[in-house]
Amino acid sequence: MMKSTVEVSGLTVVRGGRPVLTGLDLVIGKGVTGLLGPSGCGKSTLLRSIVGVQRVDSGTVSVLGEPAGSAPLRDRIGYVTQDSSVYLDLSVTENLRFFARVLGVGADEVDRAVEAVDLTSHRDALAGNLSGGQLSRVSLAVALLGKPDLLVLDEPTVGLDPVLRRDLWELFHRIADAGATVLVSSHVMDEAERCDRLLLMREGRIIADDTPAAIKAAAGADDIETAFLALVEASPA
Ligand SMILES: Nc1ncnc2c1ncn2[C@@H]1O[C@H](COP(=O)(O)OP(=O)(O)OP(=O)(O)O)[C@@H](O)[C@H]1O
Repeated sequence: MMKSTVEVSGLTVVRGGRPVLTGLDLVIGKGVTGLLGPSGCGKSTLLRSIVGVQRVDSGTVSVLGEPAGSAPLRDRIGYVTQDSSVYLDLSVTENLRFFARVLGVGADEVDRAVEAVDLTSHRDALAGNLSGGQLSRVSLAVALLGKPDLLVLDEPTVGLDPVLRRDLWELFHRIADAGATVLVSSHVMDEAERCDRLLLMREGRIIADDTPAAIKAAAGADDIETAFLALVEASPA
């Protein structure tokens, strides 16, 4: 049985006077869950609501049995956005030591996090000299400090080449295998196959919530992109 990590009920969020999420209900359990949908459909807004940094207009979001954004969750959630918070003039280890101090996490966690993202050989390199993929892994290492139970990653593979994307997805699965719930957003449909479970989103609504295989089977499609288009055709405008 999947034990749920995130429970969202009747979530409505209005941004800039427009409804972005409208009465969303969903449950997320362990493993790697992908949140897929076109640009602007509300993925970041949903992730922000789960992390507890989004003003919510109605509905409830609970994480690990606590209200999203509440104090007990502060060090149980790792959150990586597209805006890197890494200091480019510090080395990989210096960045992690800094964030470990801010988070009140032991220095021994730094080595573990660097190892988890496979950057041990670059630990003394300046962040500013790293490749895009390596830099994403530094952000991920920061999020892994303190062993979060929930890792929320907003489009972590944007702009990366296929090999780096594959490596990162393998890493997400290793993190999930170690017991964390991993929630990853993407607007690239071909990343769908890499998820244990998929949430397909369109215009602020979840239009499918199942395993990739089940979503394809239900839509009679060979790939998720075709399934997504079939679901869009079938859903009320
Ligand atoms: N700060 C803001 N103020 C007003 N509207 C916003 C703000 N941020 C986002 N929006 C609007 O909310 C909607 C959803 O945005 P969101 O960033 O959640 O989408 P997304 O699916 O994550 O998109 P992308 O894949 O491009 O990151 C968009 O129509 C966007 O224009």
